[in-house]
Amino acid sequence: MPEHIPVDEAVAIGIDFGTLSGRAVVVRVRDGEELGDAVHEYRHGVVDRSLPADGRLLPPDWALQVPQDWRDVLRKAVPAALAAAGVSADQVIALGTDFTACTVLPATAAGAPLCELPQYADRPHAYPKLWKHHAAQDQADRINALAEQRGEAWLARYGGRISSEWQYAKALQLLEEDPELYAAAERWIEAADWIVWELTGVESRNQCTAGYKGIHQPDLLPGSGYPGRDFLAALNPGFADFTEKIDFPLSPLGGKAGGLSPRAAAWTGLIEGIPVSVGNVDAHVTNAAARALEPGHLLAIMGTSTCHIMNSDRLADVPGMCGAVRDGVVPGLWGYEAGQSGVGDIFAWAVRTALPEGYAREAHERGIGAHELLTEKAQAQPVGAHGLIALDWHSGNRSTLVDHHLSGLIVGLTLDTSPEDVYRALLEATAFGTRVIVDAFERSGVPVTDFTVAGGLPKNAFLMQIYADVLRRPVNVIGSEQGGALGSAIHAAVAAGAYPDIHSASAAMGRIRRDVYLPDPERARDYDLLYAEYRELHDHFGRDRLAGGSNVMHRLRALRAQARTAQAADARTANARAANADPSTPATSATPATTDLPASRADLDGVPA
Ligand SMILES: Nc1ncnc2c1ncn2[C@@H]1O[C@H](COP(=O)(O)OP(=O)(O)O)[C@@H](O)[C@H]1O
Ligand SMILES: O=C(CO)[C@@H](O)[C@@H](O)COP(=O)(O)O
Repeated sequence: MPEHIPVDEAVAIGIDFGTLSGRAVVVRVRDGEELGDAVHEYRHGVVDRSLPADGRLLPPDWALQVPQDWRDVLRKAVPAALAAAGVSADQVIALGTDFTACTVLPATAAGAPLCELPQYADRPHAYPKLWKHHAAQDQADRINALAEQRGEAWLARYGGRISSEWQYAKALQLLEEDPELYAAAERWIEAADWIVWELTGVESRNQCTAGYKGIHQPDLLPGSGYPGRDFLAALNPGFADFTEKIDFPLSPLGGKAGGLSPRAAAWTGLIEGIPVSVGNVDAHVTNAAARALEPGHLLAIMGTSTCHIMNSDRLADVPGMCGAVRDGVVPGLWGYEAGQSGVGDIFAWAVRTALPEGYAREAHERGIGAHELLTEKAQAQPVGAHGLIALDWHSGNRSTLVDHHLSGLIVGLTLDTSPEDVYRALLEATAFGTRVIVDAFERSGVPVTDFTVAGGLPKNAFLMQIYADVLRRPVNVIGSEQGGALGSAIHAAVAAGAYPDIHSASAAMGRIRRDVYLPDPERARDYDLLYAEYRELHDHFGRDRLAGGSNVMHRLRALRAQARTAQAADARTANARAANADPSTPATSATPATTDLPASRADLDGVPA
């Protein structure tokens, strides 16, 4: 830590790059006090309908982002946070970042995103693929099938299936749908590492994304630590050298990646050369902020999606986990990740699609949000009174089924069912989904001793009480509303040498409120009954296809893909006809061309029942 800054005045900045916005927080290094913050919403948000460059439609399940939106967070949110905190740039001892993951982009060897090269701006595959880009399920299925067939030991570290969200599936999709761009991509890099490269001018790779999203398991995979050339070639001969695009020395979490470059100093208003910590993931970095680093302490970071992150001193193969990675959260322990791809997203869907006009008016008149109104109405009823069970798979299932071609379900609808009944059933479904994950850990011999929540959703007290009742456990709550950014600031403080390690920095700067929600025995008993019903539906639609269950969700998705492909082809034909009839008519985005990308093979072929 620089000696010229009095200990009470030293601050670190943490920047949390989320799904829709980036948030910078100025944190006092001595005690973690958050002095000021600022948010910058991404101009393009999630690019999931049409490409910004030319308005062409994207196929279903695509989700892209625009790197300039991330730079804008540095330019706008950092100076605004400093101003809000009332501190000067020379008090800032270090900067740390965290990112959604696996959010991954093709880049040149100099770090330029391919989508920023004019010749590639109209190519969807040139853009960063956001974590919730789910169009590489076909590739994920093939990676899993081959790994299983070859008995690859690493597969069990990923719960027996890697997700279509991860680096390999997304890269294989790039190769197979746009081979020219694949060849042009000298780097396939997580946004978590790319932003650090932008900040420092120094290329680095962090151990967290390499392990969880990049299948880096050095004790199982000799050499680079990544799956070997023969495995990659068996997936697709053109994929044989993929490792060259990702293999780079890994840096430990809490380490210094480099000093702030002159360019980034100009963007942020900070002083050139201050340490920038190694990249990290929004979920994993939060454990330090919540003082949830000890073995068995599971942190659920609940927002658009939920990530479950837990350290353990034990290594076990937990079915359906996202990954177990040595040093993946803090050096010296096994870090486990599990998750639910849709949580807040599902509640948002209910608000978007099932809020009657009268409810919207009431919320407006009372000056409260739709979530608050639906929650208030939903909590008046006893457990089970709505007669519903929902499956929380609107964005697929990341753990424990690892299948993004599953979809949501609500059973028990009648003419009496109200919007708040549906809303409550969806809240409960996400709690049941978390219970499946906690049960999987415990059954595999990885004990869960503490359960803590962080993220945007703990503000919903009723939802938190449902979690306590469904899990039959006390729920602790992080003592910060910006756990990711605080966690990043903690890592920055370690990188600056203010603390010897992440544990001590977390103890001094992190915050947790213990036992905020306690399970109610009666409600817990009633929820056990509903959970049993949830498990039956879960297994029927998600697990037991070969044992009498139903594959209907996959078949519906295949039909959807066929219908949309036909619709897009019709639009293309109509557009071409209009252009031929009147050559002065440009091919407009009123009837935009879709990409020529095929829907996934599984979609087009359909899946046997
Ligand atoms: N009171 C509420 N109850 C339940 N869900 C909510 C509430 N308010 C917002 N949400 C949901 O929370 C999600 C945003 O969570 P947040 O943690 O702020 O974002 P992110 O995950 O992108 O960092 C949205 O999907 C929104 O639908
Ligand atoms: O998957 C991970 C981390 O592994 C998350 O980045 C991803 O779920 C996005 O998180 P948010 O819901 O945007 O907070």
